[in-house]
Amino acid sequence: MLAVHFGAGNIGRGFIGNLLFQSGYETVFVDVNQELVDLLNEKNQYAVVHADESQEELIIRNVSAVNSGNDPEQVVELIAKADLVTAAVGPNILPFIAGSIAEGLRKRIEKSDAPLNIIACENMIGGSTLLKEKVFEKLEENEKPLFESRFGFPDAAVDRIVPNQSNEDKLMVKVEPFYEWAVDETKIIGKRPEVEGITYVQDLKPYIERKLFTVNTGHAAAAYIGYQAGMRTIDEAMNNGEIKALIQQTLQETGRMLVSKYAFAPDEHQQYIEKIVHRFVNPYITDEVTRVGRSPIRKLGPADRLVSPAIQFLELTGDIPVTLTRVIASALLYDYKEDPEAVKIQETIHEKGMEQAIEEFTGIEAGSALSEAVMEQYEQLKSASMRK
Ligand SMILES: NC(=O)c1ccc[n+]([C@@H]2O[C@H](COP(=O)([O-])OP(=O)(O)OC[C@H]3O[C@@H](n4cnc5c(N)ncnc54)[C@H](O)[C@@H]3O)[C@@H](O)[C@H]2O)c1
Ligand SMILES: O=P(O)(O)OC[C@@H](O)[C@@H](O)[C@H](O)[C@H](O)CO
Repeated sequence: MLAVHFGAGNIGRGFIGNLLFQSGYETVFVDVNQELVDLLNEKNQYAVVHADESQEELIIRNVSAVNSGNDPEQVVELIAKADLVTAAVGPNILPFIAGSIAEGLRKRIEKSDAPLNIIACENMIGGSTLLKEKVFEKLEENEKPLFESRFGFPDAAVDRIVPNQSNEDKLMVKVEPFYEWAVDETKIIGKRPEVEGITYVQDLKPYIERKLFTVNTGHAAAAYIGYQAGMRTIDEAMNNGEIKALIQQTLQETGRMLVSKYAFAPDEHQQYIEKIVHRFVNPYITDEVTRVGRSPIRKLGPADRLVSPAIQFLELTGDIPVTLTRVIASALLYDYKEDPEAVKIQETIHEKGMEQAIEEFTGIEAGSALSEAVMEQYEQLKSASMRK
């Protein structure tokens, strides 16, 4: 069985590649990082190490790689014969891989009538659906019905903390032992890919919202609040009592919304929160706040981990989610110079003012109660940081 996976980065090697190997696939990674591609082709294997007291090491074999920048034809050939296509490149990169996927699927139709599923494993709602939209933009109108009937783009929720790596062995990935991969079974075409570790679900929405608005909201809160406090890593931030309490309050707000929306058992959801907070303080992982806070424009988007739960909380309860608005304000204060999205936010605030910047990045209407609450938190945080 052949799997083609776009993105040989942290989650690509540390999670998806790991499960594909354990399920009997040969995996070809598609990436644009020549050093990674060369190393994968030289070694044809890499190590995944569990970040816990066991330090258990798994060797992932039957892997190779292609640089899609240098060898797009090979990518097309691979998709034409693959049994599964997956991706973990980041939501902003999905449009850039759509062209070669469309070409590969065209080629596949010429050769056989075998169906194929393409699963985007990104931290967003509707990642595969977005990829499908971008692939379909590359098609002629008359091609679309056959593509619709033959190729599935099931959405997914993936969870495993894989920090940036600084190992001497450049292919090795240290990962937390925990993982979860839920895939929308209703959008599968043909036989469902049997991958050890995938949980097929009939309704993905509760899974993806629970994951994104707990793991990723809490993580982003720790990153942005931690950054403001001068912390370098997530566990450093979480080891500060005041910050930890803020993260817990944030997760109580998203939890109240999720429990009410999806009728989750409150006790079970509380246990889920506690497990996640525990994952954030894993002493075997060094996860920089600048990785977790990366791409703040994406994270401040109306459908993402900060603004969507804040809006839903307000709609559901009629109350302003005080801690979530504080986290949104912290994200707007995030001024890490190496992150182009952080730089853009600071420029926009400088040029257009806070109220306009909030509307532009979050979709929260200027003059609304939520916008005013974010502005108030922003002013408080700013004057507190000036007093330091
Ligand atoms: N790291 C985690 O803890 C984690 C967990 C769950 C989900 N995710 C999601 O997985 C995705 C990837 O995250 P990551 O942490 O692995 O990032 P990463 O930067 O480590 O990996 C991304 C990889 O994509 C490659 N890439 C960039 N442009 C490409 C292109 N045009 N074609 C092919 N490859 C390309 C990069 O070279 C890199 O190797 C993101 O959407 C992220 O939200 C990450
Ligand atoms: O990957 P991002 O930038 O969407 O979010 C950063 C982290 O919160 C994220 O990568 C987590 O580590 C991961 O989602 C855990 O499952």
